[in-house]
Amino acid sequence: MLTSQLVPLLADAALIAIIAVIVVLVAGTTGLVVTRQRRTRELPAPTPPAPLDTGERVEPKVGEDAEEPRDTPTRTLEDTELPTLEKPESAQGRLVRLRAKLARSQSSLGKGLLALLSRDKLDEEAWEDIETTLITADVGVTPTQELVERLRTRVRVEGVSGEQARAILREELITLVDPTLDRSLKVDRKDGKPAVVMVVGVNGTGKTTTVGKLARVLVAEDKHVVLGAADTFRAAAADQLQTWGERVGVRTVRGPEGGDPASIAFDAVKQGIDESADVVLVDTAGRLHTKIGLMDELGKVKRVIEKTAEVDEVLLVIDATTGQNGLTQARVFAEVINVTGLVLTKLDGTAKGGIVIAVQRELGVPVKLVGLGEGADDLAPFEAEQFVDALLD
Ligand SMILES: Nc1nc2c(ncn2[C@@H]2O[C@H](COP(=O)(O)OP(=O)(O)OP(=O)(O)O)[C@@H](O)[C@H]2O)c(=O)[nH]1
Repeated sequence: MLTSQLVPLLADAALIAIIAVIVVLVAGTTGLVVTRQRRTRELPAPTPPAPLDTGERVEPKVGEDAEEPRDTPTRTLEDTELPTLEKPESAQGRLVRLRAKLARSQSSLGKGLLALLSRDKLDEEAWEDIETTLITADVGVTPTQELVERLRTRVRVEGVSGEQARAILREELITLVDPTLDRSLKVDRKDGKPAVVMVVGVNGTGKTTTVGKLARVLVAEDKHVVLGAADTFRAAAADQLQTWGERVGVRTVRGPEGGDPASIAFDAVKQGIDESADVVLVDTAGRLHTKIGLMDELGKVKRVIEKTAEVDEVLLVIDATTGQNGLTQARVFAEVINVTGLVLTKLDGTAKGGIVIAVQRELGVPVKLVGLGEGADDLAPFEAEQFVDALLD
């Protein structure tokens, strides 16, 4: 009886004990987990190791760690720009285009003369008007008087109709511009050395631009050109020249700002010799403070070049828009250095094309090149007949 009452009691006690053990175990485990979780949260965040200065490339971040995307697309092989050299315009193409440009700028001179000559009655007043038109176009007093005299004689002897007037005027203008002058540029190698061309003139006339444009003319003729930036007076001149050169793959020899122009000219010619170039073009500074200063500088540059090679051309650049003032300045240059050719720039900016006649007469040197705009290929060889035809177009 006792046994039968005791057994269920014992069974209950055992069950309670088992439950108690389970509760303690579960509570213990939970506590452990919570503690561990708490500990884990309390651990300081791992700091990324500082990049070692080993010279190795730091890897870019990826995934959610990636940085903000860049606005600009990543450069690919396709859009990587390689320096492409420009192909300068050929002599033929340039002459046709520039003749039209010249005709546009000078049409008032040609048309004015033709209108006057085609008058029914060529009286004294008409001849005076012709004279005024020529002088206004900077032809110069003496050449104007000569031209008017010849025209008067021919009109009297031959009589004139509209077409004849044009033919007579054309012939007389060509005679005045003088097609017999040698206008070729000496730009060929000689005695195993490059030709050397010095470009001189007052600042602002367009020397640096002319050197750059001339380099293009020569490159279009397959010549190997080296440029010498001996204009160390104007800080930006060397950069300007180098940019011109780079566009057509031509090397520019330059020195420190304010450096000695003669030593740069010397280095440029030496470089030209080393590279077996056809021609070295030397840009110079055009300071016209005093005649003595100018003579000293240009004379020194020329003398120093001549230690290694002959100077084949000295081109004097004249701004056509400066008229008589430009002529006076040109005279000073011609007195200090032996000028072999003239470059008339900015003819596009003036209707006074007569300056071609005046400047040749004045200096006894042929115009060899004309500048007809700021465009890279706006420089053309000068030809008497083409010039006159453009005037009368
Ligand atoms: N319209 C026109 N502008 C020209 C021509 N030639 C040169 N120029 C402009 O004239 C300005 C002066 O040219 P530069 O070549 O810097 O003159 P620079 O003689 O070298 O001047 P410095 O270096 O100061 O001695 C520039 O703005 C040229 O673009 C031309 O034929 N027509």
